[in-house]
Amino acid sequence: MAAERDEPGRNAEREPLISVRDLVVGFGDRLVLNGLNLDIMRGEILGFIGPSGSGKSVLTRTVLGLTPKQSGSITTFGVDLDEASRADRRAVERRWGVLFQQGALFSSLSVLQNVQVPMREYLKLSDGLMDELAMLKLEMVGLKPDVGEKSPSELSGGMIKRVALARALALDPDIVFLDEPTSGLDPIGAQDFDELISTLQKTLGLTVFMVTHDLGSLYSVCDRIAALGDGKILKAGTIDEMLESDDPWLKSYFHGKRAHSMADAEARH
Ligand SMILES: Nc1ncnc2c1ncn2[C@@H]1O[C@H](COP(=O)(O)OP(=O)(O)OP(=O)(O)O)[C@@H](O)[C@H]1O
Repeated sequence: MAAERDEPGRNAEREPLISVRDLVVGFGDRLVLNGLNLDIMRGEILGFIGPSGSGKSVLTRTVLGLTPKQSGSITTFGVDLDEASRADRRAVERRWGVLFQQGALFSSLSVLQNVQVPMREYLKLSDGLMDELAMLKLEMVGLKPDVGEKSPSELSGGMIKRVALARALALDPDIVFLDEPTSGLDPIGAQDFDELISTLQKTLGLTVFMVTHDLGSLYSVCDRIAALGDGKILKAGTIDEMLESDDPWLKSYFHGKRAHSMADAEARH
């Protein structure tokens, strides 16, 4: 449905692309998510934070249908995947792209072939057309054409993240899920990657759900931040709203030593 791909920002305030309601997910008798509610709005970059082990990856994987839930509902592009036919589920899957924390490129494939993996799974295109499309995706993430022929082992950490992002963009998704995209990058590499995400969001009208520990990303690119704690959303809002919170974890997260140096750096810009 072409009409669904709006200009960047349009309706960003009002229309949830994904709605999570009363979500409960656990392993054995341990509940990780316990009554979680969250909306991801069209066109926003939503940063998702929380203590280590609080369930950020579990939420992402549950939304993607990779981890089963015990109860609650998840509506993705208006579709409840629990009730969707196989064809409808695949149609929804084609509209999201995922960059997992470990980057996870296939070492036996060239960069170009890695970017083509989702195309081969979901599209029926000639090899020539797929080559052209994959080159276009590499260009979109700021990589030169000659990178296409390289093997992942020849790339720097920052380039691997970019290739993984190009693969996440392979099917022209409406939303990308990024699990700690700047982890392992040096501060300049992380800043460059943040700028790339911001540019792509603006030019493509992408919605971005980004699990992150990176305060720089939260300050510089996220429209909104949601914080996870005790299996629920502790608080969601703009960076300014998060900074005002009285919650002890949020206070130490945003007002601790590390946060102060980040805020000072932002103020100097
Ligand atoms: N498949 C699984 N089986 C059992 N327990 C699991 C499984 N997946 C996750 N968990 C547990 O769920 C909890 C939340 O894990 P999760 O990886 O979502 O945390 P996180 O917030 O993403 O942490 P981090 O910031 O360290 O990446 C952890 O205690 C983890 O051990």
